Amino acid sequence: MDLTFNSTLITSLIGILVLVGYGAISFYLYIRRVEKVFEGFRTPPYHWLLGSLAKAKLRAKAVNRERVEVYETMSLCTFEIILKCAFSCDRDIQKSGDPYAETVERMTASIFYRIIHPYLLFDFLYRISPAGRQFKKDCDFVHSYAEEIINNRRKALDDGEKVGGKRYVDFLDVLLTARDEEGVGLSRLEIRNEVDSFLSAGHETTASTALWVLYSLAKNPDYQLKCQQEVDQVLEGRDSDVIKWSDLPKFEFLTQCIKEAMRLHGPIPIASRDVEAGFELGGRKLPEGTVVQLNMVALHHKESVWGLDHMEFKPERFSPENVSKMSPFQFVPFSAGQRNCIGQHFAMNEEKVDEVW
Ligand code: HEM
Repeated sequence: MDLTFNSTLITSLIGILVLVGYGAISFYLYIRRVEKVFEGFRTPPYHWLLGSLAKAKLRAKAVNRERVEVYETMSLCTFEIILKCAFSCDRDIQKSGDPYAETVERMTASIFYRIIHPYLLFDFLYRISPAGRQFKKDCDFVHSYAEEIINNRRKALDDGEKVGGKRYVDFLDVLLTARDEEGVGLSRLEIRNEVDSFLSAGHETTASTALWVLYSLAKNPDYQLKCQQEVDQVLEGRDSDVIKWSDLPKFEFLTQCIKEAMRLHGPIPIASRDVEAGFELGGRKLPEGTVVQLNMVALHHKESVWGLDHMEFKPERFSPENVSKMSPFQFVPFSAGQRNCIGQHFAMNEEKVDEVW
């Protein structure tokens, strides 16, 4: 009797050990596989040092029909644009480089790194891990970068520079001079948080979109030609090929291409919302405190919404005629509702230009 009991116990223990071992090895192999995917992200090379020749380099690569990684080039470009437009900050980033864009890229990768290493979800372990310490260092750098921009402007205003005097009134002016009904302005931290959001939300997204538009047009030379013809038509008869602000709405087909590239490769795949007051959705109860993830990338690829050719690049989907038949929530790369993207019109215009004068 005892012997049977012991052998059953031993067999069960061995079974459990085998299962746990199998689970641990599978989990380890899975993590290694996922890590491989993110390998390139974790230590992005310091390519920004090469920024000065970005355009010339892209052209040279195109002539030689070589493959080229466009992201770093676009990221420096869009970062320079947001600094100039939102903060009137003139920095020749494409020429001399800047560590900010790269730090944000590393921080984004670090978030995914943490997600795929479940033990790092414990704050204590994350804080003492090399990844957590690097993240903290990067956060401090990003904050100090924003503070420097704010301090420089404050100083300029204290020294007598008038808001909207020589410069246009920009986003930072609005933040620094905003007052509520009681005359109270935003705190230092509130201003820094807004500057942080604009700096990070306003350049990676636009860089990523621009590179997918370039990719999509490169894969579809007929559409590329059509875009070129549209630009040529707008510039016809002019001495200069500088695109003016008033030209931008004329690029209708280019806008359709940008939207189609965003449908297929939107830079923000999901958005999250906390349910503050419970409600019912499609027969399901969503209690207060639920976190709802809006899967925009799935919606934009859904066959039942976009048809059998849903994975093909077809800018005509966004022709005025087709758009008039679409649901307002069918295409939401900038999210929707009260907290949708504040920079969406700026972004759509930015996608059509590569310099700001
Ligand atoms: C193609 C480019 C862009 C895309 C696809 C994009 C997408 C988005 C999305 C999906 C959200 C909502 C996130 C959520 O619902 O949780 C958002 C929020 C936001 N975006 Fe953009 N964005 C782009 C460009 C920009 C630019 C250029 C700026 C700044 C000039 C900007 C500033 C912001 C800010 C400040 C928020 C937060 C708004 C809030 O919470 O009320 N974005 N963006």
